[in-house]
Amino acid sequence: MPKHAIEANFDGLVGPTHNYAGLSWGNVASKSNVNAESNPREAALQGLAKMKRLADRGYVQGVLPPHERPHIPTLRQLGYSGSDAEILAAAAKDNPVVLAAVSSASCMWTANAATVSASADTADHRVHFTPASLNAKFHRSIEHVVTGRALKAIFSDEAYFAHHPALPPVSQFGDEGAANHTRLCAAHGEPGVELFVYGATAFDDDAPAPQRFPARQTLEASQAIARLHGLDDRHAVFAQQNPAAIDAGVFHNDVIAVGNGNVLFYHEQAFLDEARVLADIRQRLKGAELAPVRVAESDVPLVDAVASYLFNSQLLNSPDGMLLAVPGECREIESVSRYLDGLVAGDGPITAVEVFDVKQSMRNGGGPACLRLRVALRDDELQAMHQGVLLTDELYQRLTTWVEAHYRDRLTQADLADPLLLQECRHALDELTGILGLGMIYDFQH
Ligand SMILES: N=C(N)NCCC[C@H](NC(=O)CCC(=O)O)C(=O)O
Repeated sequence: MPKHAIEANFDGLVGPTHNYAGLSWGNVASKSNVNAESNPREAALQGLAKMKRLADRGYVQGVLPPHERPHIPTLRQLGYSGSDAEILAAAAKDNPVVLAAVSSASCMWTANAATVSASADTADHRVHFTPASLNAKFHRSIEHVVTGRALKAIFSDEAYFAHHPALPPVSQFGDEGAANHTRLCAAHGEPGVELFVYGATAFDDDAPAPQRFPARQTLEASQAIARLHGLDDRHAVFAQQNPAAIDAGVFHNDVIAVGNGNVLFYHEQAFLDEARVLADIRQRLKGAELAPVRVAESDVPLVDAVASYLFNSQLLNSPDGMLLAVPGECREIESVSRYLDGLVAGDGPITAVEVFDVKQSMRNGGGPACLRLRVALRDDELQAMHQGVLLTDELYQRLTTWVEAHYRDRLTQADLADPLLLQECRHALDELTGILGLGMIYDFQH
């Protein structure tokens, strides 16, 4: 069996309804930018520019499509009836927050699309996918159906790929996908250790938990995913996130830690029991020594880590070490910028830093790492997946033209009730499924 593998990154293409609705309690940026005017076109182009730059450097880059928004079937489920325009008008009048929720372009943050386990780790040696239930937030809880369809359309060959439905839709099984999951390994094709980070234990009232903000991921959910994916104790580590960090605005683990290969880059306040996390990984990691890159509070205060999204960076193999792809905000905060200069000047595993402008997404709490879903793929698995979503120069050009043709450059909360916006979205997405060759994955296409 061929062992060579790469890590493919699947970025969420930002949808035409990208807006700032303040929907995510516990996510500082989302709350502080509520009602700001958004620019969906710029958001989508910023995302595409990030994908293109990484693809140009030789990284395998894929695209996941946005979802149909506003989602009329959800409004019907909530009792609204009549024509689409009547439904939008009624919801805007008596429930603008619900209208905003069903209009959110939040599926762009594909780190929350699913948890993916590499075939080198799973019992049946297939790549396993479980869409995240995301039930901590209503606007995100409606994503998993279409996410599941898209993933099945892209990774359809059952000889290589296994798909599971999302976990039960209750908070005890709250699951936020890959944002709380990192894989450590000697090389992408080698057996690795999958680190599941959870915020609380659902069925133990006495276990430590944050006091202010919600813990979105539970231990029980993480354990269920590991079982479904066929990860035994040699391949899975469960670690609790520091509740104080959640209360400081770290709503997902990928806001305070990121791993790649044998490197774990994290803030000293990331885990409840740091020594244990490192020991558990070390005990299981084969063929490589764990290389922790620990950032001290005295170098980067937690509040600066949250404001800059330093840890929401992509950590990628590069010819001479590892590249950290950081959001532009990291150069605007002095402690972080100074830390990054020292990091690359030192002799650690992270040898380069590159800045990416994803400001439109950042204002909703989504950095470079939120925008991508990682899938480790052996060469034969990469061949077996649907090729139409892999970014080439041609696809980049087509998607850029598509965005420029269909997206507005300003959107306010009031615009969400505009029936024309719904029509524009459906028209754009119908064309997109053709461009990406995905088949009919949207409700409006049935
Ligand atoms: N860290 C990772 N992996 N993902 C970031 C997700 C950001 C997203 N923001 C939002 O959903 C805000 C939407 C609004 O307020 O309009 C969330 O909180 O779930």
